[in-house]
Amino acid sequence: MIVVGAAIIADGRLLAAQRAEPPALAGGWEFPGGKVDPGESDEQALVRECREELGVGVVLGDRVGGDWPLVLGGVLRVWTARLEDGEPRALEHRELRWLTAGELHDVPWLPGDRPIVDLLAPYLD
Ligand SMILES: Nc1nc2c([nH]c(=O)n2[C@H]2C[C@H](O)[C@@H](COP(=O)(O)OP(=O)(O)OP(=O)(O)O)O2)c(=O)[nH]1
Repeated sequence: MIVVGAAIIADGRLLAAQRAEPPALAGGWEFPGGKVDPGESDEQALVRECREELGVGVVLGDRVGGDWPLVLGGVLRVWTARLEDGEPRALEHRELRWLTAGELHDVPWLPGDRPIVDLLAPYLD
């Protein structure tokens, strides 16, 4: 399983999204995204998920690290992204927050996401 996530950055802040489900993950914070469907590229999946989950268009930037292993199997692949159209809305998440560099660890990220978040600080200067 390949899961893709978007580190959306605007005005020096990172968008964090709080999961609403399933119960085991609800309340944890993550990068918007989801599973890559058959026949879809990673990048296509990520643009689609951002539209579905946030109602926005994004332009992808740098890949952040490589394949990040997920606890339940599979890998997470993350890209930086900027907004192309729309303002993010929590269409599937419980809540959204824009985090400055100093606030990056103010939310309880899903455990696997923490090392990825650390790599994003230089993008927020
Ligand atoms: N989207 C996302 N998922 C993450 C992150 N970190 C992390 O461990 N995960 C895990 C949580 C889930 O087990 C899995 C993603 O599944 P998902 O339920 O979001 O995928 P999806 O949107 O395609 O959902 P569905 O088709 O199952 O409804 O990856 C992250 O930063 N973003």
